[in-house]
Amino acid sequence: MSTLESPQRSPARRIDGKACAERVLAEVAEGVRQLASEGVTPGLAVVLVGEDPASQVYVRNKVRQAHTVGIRSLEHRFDADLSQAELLALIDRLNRDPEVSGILVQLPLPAHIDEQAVIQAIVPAKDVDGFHCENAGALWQGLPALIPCTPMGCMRLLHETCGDLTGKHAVVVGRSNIVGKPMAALLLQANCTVTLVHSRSRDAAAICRQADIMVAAVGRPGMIDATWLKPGAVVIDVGINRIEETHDGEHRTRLVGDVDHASAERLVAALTPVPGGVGPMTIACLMHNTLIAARTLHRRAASLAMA
Ligand SMILES: NC(=O)C1=CN([C@@H]2O[C@H](COP(=O)(O)OP(=O)(O)OC[C@H]3O[C@@H](n4cnc5c(N)ncnc54)[C@H](OP(=O)(O)O)[C@@H]3O)[C@@H](O)[C@H]2O)C=CC1
Ligand SMILES: Nc1nc(=O)c2c([nH]1)NC[C@@H]1CN(c3ccc(C(=O)N[C@@H](CCC(=O)O)C(=O)O)cc3)C=[N+]21
Ligand SMILES: [Mg+2]
Repeated sequence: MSTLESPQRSPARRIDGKACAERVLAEVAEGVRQLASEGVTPGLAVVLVGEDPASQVYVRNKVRQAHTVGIRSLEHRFDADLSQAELLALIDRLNRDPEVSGILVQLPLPAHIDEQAVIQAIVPAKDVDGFHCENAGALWQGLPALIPCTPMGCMRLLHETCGDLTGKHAVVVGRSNIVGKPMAALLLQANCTVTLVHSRSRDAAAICRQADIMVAAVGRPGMIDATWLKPGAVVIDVGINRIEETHDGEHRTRLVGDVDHASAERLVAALTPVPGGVGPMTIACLMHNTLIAARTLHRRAASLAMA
């Protein structure tokens, strides 16, 4: 085939999130061993309200991963009719429990519970999701903070793929408090020029075609195809969408991202797969945050004891 008529780009590098997550987990395990020598075991409390099957899978994965790196982890599971007052009472207990270094309340919560009220009730030092206003504000001001796990994982993948990000135009599609906004803050801190695209943006595809770095966090299967991408871009697909499919007469569900991989692959330089991309990094970074929280709480208690 003529290379002039059909410029054959080499297929995109597949960014291996699973392998990178293993490296992060190995670092965390080493940190946990060091802390153990000071007599401290990090503890992670995971709170799940309701029966959402996907949430159950994630929560189980989180608890299992915690144990593999030496973090003590306890799952607190409730029926969907748990009251907000009961949930806040649990948070209060976990806030005071010296064995608990990190608290994660799985989102979304049932509609009768005010998610913000619950998130803001978590003591910021144990907010391993980095969703509390104090951590979110500290992140934007460049102060020490617990950083949301998914954006942290994306940054690690970007640094391993691109090295220095200075001067690159990064476009983030999605502006949620848990992915899009903190992602933008981290990219800005890494000296990118940052654009946030959302459902009210005009000419979203044209803006995205200018991106050296594209982070897709929308929740729409395959929305971002080759017509949204610049040749040679580095693409991080945060989307986790479960789609129903009939294949050879067999009905099943499949996990896909927000990027249309079949069309993007021939155009871009590197791309994270779904599954096996950002998902495993999110869990690894949660373990990292739990270690950091345990260490910070321990040092704080030790310096109070000295005073
Ligand atoms: N891999 C992982 O570890 C994680 C994956 N996820 C996945 O990432 C995706 C995003 O999650 P999350 O941020 O919580 O989702 P939200 O639903 O909270 O936010 C989605 C964002 O996408 C924007 N959006 C929706 N439609 C369009 C459109 N047509 N064009 C441009 N922007 C649009 C919305 O805009 P607006 O604000 O205007 O409504 C919103 O800002 C989901 O698939 C989720 O499952 C989430 C967390 C972790
Ligand atoms: N308080 C809170 N914190 C969160 O961090 C949080 C949350 N609530 N609610 C839901 C979203 C989603 N999320 C994922 C984590 C791991 C995978 C993951 O490990 N995915 C695997 C596949 C898992 C599978 O097969 O289903 C992968 O992409 O390879 C996916 C999604 C965390 N979230
Ligand atoms: Mg809700």
